[in-house]
Amino acid sequence: MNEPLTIAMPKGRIFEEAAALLREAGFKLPPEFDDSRKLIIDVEEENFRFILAKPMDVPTYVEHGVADLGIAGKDVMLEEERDVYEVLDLNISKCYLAVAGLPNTKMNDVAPKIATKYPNVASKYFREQGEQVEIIKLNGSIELAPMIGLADRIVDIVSTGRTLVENGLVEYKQIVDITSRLIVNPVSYRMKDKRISEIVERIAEVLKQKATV
Ligand SMILES: Nc1ncnc2c1ncn2[C@@H]1O[C@H](COP(=O)(O)OP(=O)(O)OP(=O)(O)O)[C@@H](O)[C@H]1O
Ligand SMILES: O=P(O)(O)OC[C@H]1O[C@H](OP(=O)(O)OP(=O)(O)O)[C@H](O)[C@@H]1O
Repeated sequence: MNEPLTIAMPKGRIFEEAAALLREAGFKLPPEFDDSRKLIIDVEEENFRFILAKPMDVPTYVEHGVADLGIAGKDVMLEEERDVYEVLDLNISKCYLAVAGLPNTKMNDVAPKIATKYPNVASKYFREQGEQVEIIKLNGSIELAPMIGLADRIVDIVSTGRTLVENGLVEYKQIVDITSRLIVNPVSYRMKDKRISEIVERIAEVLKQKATV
């Protein structure tokens, strides 16, 4: 048998939706997929190896070729700018990146501070706006930053808007819509094209059916 195809799955909130999509596409994922602390799960009958990674790290595994394929949010793709092919928009984990802050406040005139988990996306956005800002990288609970005076604005994910509302913040600008993507290592794409195309087609077929209902 060929060596297994390795697929990097993001742990966390994308995982469930991504696993459901793969099952809809006919992949036989074992129960341990849903309820285990294992980080490598082999599905021998499909000849797949799944690795369970931190969402922000998925493109790194795929770029380095230790995973042939992966699933990553567009936010992560924009932030990481890794050398991988984005082959399908999976249309799951929908949200958007936005600039938010306390209501009725202006940004500081001199070097306003922007707190974010996405320093590259935020720098690029404000540069394009012609605004000079100081980026403060945080790893979570970004909404805290303007509330306690760490930053003038945040750049963060918004989905339902509940986190902003419950913390008394407002959205100033939507930056970009986000969904999760299927990504492929460029060398794998050439060397394992038959197996990868088959996977892409199976998932694309499910997405097509979903789009028509
Ligand atoms: N509130 C949300 N609603 C829908 N999708 C979201 C939301 N927040 C993030 N996402 C998407 O899900 C992906 C993974 O988010 P998740 O919160 O699981 O991981 P994370 O941000 O790395 O969190 P942690 O650091 O807690 O592991 C993001 O890259 C984004 O594409
Ligand atoms: O618009 P909403 O539906 O409220 O979702 C948006 C929130 O979800 C994400 O946070 P997450 O739950 O991943 O927590 P963390 O980034 O603070 O760890 C994001 O960073 C927002 O805080």
